[in-house]
Amino acid sequence: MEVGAPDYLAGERQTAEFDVESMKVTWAGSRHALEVSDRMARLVASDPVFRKDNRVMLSRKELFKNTLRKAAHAWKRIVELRLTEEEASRVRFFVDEPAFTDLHWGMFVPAIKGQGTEEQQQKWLPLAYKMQIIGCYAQTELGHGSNVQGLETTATFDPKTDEFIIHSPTLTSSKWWPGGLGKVSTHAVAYARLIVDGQEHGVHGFIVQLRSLDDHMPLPGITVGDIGMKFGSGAYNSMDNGVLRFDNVRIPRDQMLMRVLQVTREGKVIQSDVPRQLIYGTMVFVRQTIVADASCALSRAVCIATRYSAVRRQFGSQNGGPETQVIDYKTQQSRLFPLLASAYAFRFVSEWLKSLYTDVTEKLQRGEFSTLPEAHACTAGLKSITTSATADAIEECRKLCGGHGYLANSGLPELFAVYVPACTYEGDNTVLLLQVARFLVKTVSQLGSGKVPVGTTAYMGRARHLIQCKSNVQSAEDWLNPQVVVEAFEARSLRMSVACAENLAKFPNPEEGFAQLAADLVEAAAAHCQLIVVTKFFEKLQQDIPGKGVKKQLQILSSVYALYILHKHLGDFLSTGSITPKQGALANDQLRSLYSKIRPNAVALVDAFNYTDHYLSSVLGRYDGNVYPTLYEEAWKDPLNDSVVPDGYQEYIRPLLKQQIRNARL
Ligand SMILES: CCCCCCCCCCCCCCCCCCCCCCC/C=C/C(=O)SCCNC(=O)CCNC(=O)[C@H](O)C(C)(C)COP(=O)(O)OP(=O)(O)OC[C@H]1O[C@@H](n2cnc3c(N)ncnc32)[C@H](O)[C@@H]1OP(=O)(O)O
Ligand SMILES: Cc1cc2nc3c(=O)[nH]c(=O)nc-3n(C[C@H](O)[C@H](O)[C@H](O)COP(=O)(O)OP(=O)(O)OC[C@H]3O[C@@H](n4cnc5c(N)ncnc54)[C@H](O)[C@@H]3O)c2cc1C
Repeated sequence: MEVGAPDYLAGERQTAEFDVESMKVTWAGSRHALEVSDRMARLVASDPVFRKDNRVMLSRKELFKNTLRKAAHAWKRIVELRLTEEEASRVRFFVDEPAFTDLHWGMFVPAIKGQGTEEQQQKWLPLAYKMQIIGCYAQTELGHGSNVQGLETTATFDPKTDEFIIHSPTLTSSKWWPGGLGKVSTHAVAYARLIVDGQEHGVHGFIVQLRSLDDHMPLPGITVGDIGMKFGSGAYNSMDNGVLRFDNVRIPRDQMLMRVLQVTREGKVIQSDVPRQLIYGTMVFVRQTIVADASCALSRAVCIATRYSAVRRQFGSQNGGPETQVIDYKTQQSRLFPLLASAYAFRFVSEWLKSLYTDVTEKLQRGEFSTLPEAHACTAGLKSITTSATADAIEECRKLCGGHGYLANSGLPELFAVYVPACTYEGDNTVLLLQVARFLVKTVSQLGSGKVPVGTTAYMGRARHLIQCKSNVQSAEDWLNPQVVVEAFEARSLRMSVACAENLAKFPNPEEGFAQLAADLVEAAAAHCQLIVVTKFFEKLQQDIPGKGVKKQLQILSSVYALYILHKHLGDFLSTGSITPKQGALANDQLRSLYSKIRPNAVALVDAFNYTDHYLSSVLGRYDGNVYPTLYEEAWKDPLNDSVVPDGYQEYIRPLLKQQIRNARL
């Protein structure tokens, strides 16, 4: 906020019962992370190249060129200022524009790191790190996305020349969607079915050069372009999602990523001791980052809706006094505060997921693969539930802002448009929950075998207790006890998984059973993932959390998150007998009382996200709450207001107004 500028939300900030600066540290993860984030936010906000308020007005070509300019400028600044990886990734965050660089750094580099041999990494990574080559992740095809094993592109080994021939045999085998592919990437990690000596060996990644490093023209045999405009204005259209066809393109044998499987000069296929699933490793990495992104997108929408709800007034004026702030309506609170709590919940579960991922990666390096299934289930499941909830929440925040939420300059329409594909990319959310369900059913089926479930399924080891336990909640207060809440969530989750396993056992063919029961399985998987989020939030509170009142606020938010989920899925809790209808009603009573506790802290709780006005790019979410004058000024800046009488008046409006009215009744 400018020094000396009026703060229309000052009153709201004064009622906060906790130290906002300390909460900022907790949200950022550490004092160091906050400092870096703050510095990078200012660096980006103060640089005119990173202006983004005009984005939705630009044509596709202008938008795309501007994104190229921003990416080049960002890279120049990163090199000039010798920014660390952490600082560079914060620059990307605050620049806030999807670009080819996301796929280069987020998928191309990790694919080589995860699936390449030592020699391959030594050859390709230095080039990629200096951006002397730009890469994308070309997996999905026109006819095949979710089903990776169904990809059609082929990579046939030619022992005569020691090359692979990469080919797109059908229209549906055209690569379709990869970001950065359409207009920018010089290289791709392309996924194709490996064929050696007429035998198929599954899908693998191949480094393929697509464009000349001299004039950017596609190399022989490569047809490549952009797939066209996507949902919304601005938004994801800054990205060149592409189409790519290979016509018998030859690449050297050593460009197949060979950590999982090697093809020798003689055409021998050697399976290493690394599991085949590691070929999917890049997706696991990105799914984990997407959970963190969910908390960012959600907190951003909630910040806008909360500040605006405190500014906006409707009805309730007494004796000519001001009307009621809409944030004081219980309905507004019951729609908004669970989303605020969810933002914090997703933040902490993403912290935990990152540590799980780091731990599993270290184990993989040491040749320990036992934790891979859990890492896959957790990343897939949490990616699914957090992105679905966030996409819904952004739309809810738009509605919470009434009519003004529909204006582009509220920031919410573009945020929604840019965010919703997260429910689809990196694995369709339903398909991913089905993966979790497989993992759960397998865990349940092994319960009698003496195999002790560990990690996030450890609670299933107490199946005997959880299948018959009764919640002892007797008052609304009891719902503030994390153990009571967790047990209800565990009972619900276990009982849903066990019911699915029992129903599956009735089918002679397990795959047929899985297909028939898919909708129930998805619900059981979601219940398990919600339990993880609730548990990790409570576990966070076991840590030392410094700062006056910070822990207290987080306790309130953790209870709100858990009880909101319980209320929303009350049917599950009741039908599994995990709680009684009376206990469900008590949970709702507690939730109402928690909303009243959040109310005086709401604006401060969103201030703790520490978002600059540049990042929020929302008139409604301005830090100073000066909404109306800004909305008014902004309206006049619209190109339609460049002239008082619009273009087209002479051709289309005037003739209408001057027409002879022949029908007397009109
Ligand atoms: C202008 C800006 C300027 C800024 C400039 C700044 C520059 C510098 C910046 C630097 C900072 C960088 C910042 C980086 C940002 C990063 C962000 C990244 C952004 C990403 C954007 C997203 C783009 C989208 C990409 C994509 O979508 S890629 C394609 C994704 N596709 C999918 O997800 C497909 C989904 N399908 C599948 O995964 C599989 O098909 C399946 C799992 C559904 C089924 O597979 P399959 O048929 O093989 O398997 P089964 O079901 O039979 O299972 C067999 C067993 O395997 C296990 N399994 C399955 N998957 C996995 C796995 N992944 N890991 C481990 N195990 C797995 C199953 O569980 C089965 O096991 P079982 O046999 O024991 O039962
Ligand atoms: C913005 C964006 C960026 C992308 N970037 C990339 C990229 O960089 N690289 C890349 O390779 N790909 C990329 N993709 C592709 C993305 O990974 C796929 O779109 C995604 O994996 C979903 O696959 P699909 O499109 O085939 O959906 P489909 O699988 O065709 O889904 C259609 C519907 O069928 C349902 N369905 C499918 N299978 C099942 C099943 N077994 N059981 C029940 N229901 C099912 C789904 O739930 C969905 O409702 C991107 C996509 C988008 C939208």
